[in-house]
Amino acid sequence: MTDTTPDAAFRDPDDLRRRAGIRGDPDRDQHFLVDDRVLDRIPTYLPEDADTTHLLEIGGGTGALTDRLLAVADAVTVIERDPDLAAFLREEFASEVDSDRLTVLEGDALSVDLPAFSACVSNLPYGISSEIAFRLLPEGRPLVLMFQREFGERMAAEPGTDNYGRLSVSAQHYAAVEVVEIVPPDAFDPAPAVESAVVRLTPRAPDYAVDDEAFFFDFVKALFTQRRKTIRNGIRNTAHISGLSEPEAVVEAVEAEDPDLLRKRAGSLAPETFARLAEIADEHGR
Ligand SMILES: C[S@@+](CC[C@H](N)C(=O)[O-])C[C@H]1O[C@@H](n2cnc3c(N)ncnc32)[C@H](O)[C@@H]1O
Repeated sequence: MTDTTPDAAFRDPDDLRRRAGIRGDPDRDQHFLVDDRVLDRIPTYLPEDADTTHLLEIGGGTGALTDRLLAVADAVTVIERDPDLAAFLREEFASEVDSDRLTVLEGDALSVDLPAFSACVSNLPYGISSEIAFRLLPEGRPLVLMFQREFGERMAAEPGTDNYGRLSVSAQHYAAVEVVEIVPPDAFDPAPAVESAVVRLTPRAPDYAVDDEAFFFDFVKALFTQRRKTIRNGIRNTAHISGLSEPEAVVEAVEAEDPDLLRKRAGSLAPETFARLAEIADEHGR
């Protein structure tokens, strides 16, 4: 009789760690997922219409997630910084490497050339969460990424909530962001100190336009450094961050267009309002 239990087809994460002979080192961002149910669910969070011809995985570890990705993808590229783990992945998945279904790139995911992937599914090294997310987001591909819970919730936060900030506006500029699962520390070995979150980032164009993206991000960053101040004071006090040479002219231009806006605070403004403010600032204050 065929065994239809979902785990039966996949390598056991404890066996993988034993074969690799490597205990995860938290100082090197090594927290291996050992809960099969979480591992089984992660690939299912890809958007339904996601192209799975070439999946990218950042931080392969001992390959428990890689194994699941190979089951849904035509090809997988895994980037792993630890040379021992990269060597183990090549050996453990030798037949997939030989048939070109798996490529193991040994190196730092922040500096290696990324392959042209169709989607990325990863249990990320938390030390590089922000940098790697903002390396991947401009690629415009679906991403399913495990972050520290607080980081994931800040990315997905809506205006007017405590978690809403620069990270929310910047990530949502590229994608619809959803926390799809909270994962407890004991799903990993060694267990991290905090809870984690699986986040789905589905690429889409923002519902506003900005001429100068770099200035938009600097301007948003500047206003959130003064999130408890009014927008009027925020614009005035942060010219050294936003790069504005005429902040007072920007305040006057906003006053003429929408004076109520100047009394609001950064935490309550929707991304499209930041975009409008940035356009006014760009026109009148740079
Ligand atoms: C949180 S573990 C996840 C491992 C595995 N995917 C799993 O779910 O069990 C992160 C992995 O990323 C690797 N890593 C850490 N920093 C890295 C970097 N800058 N670039 C590539 N890999 C990195 C670690 O060696 C570790 O194997």
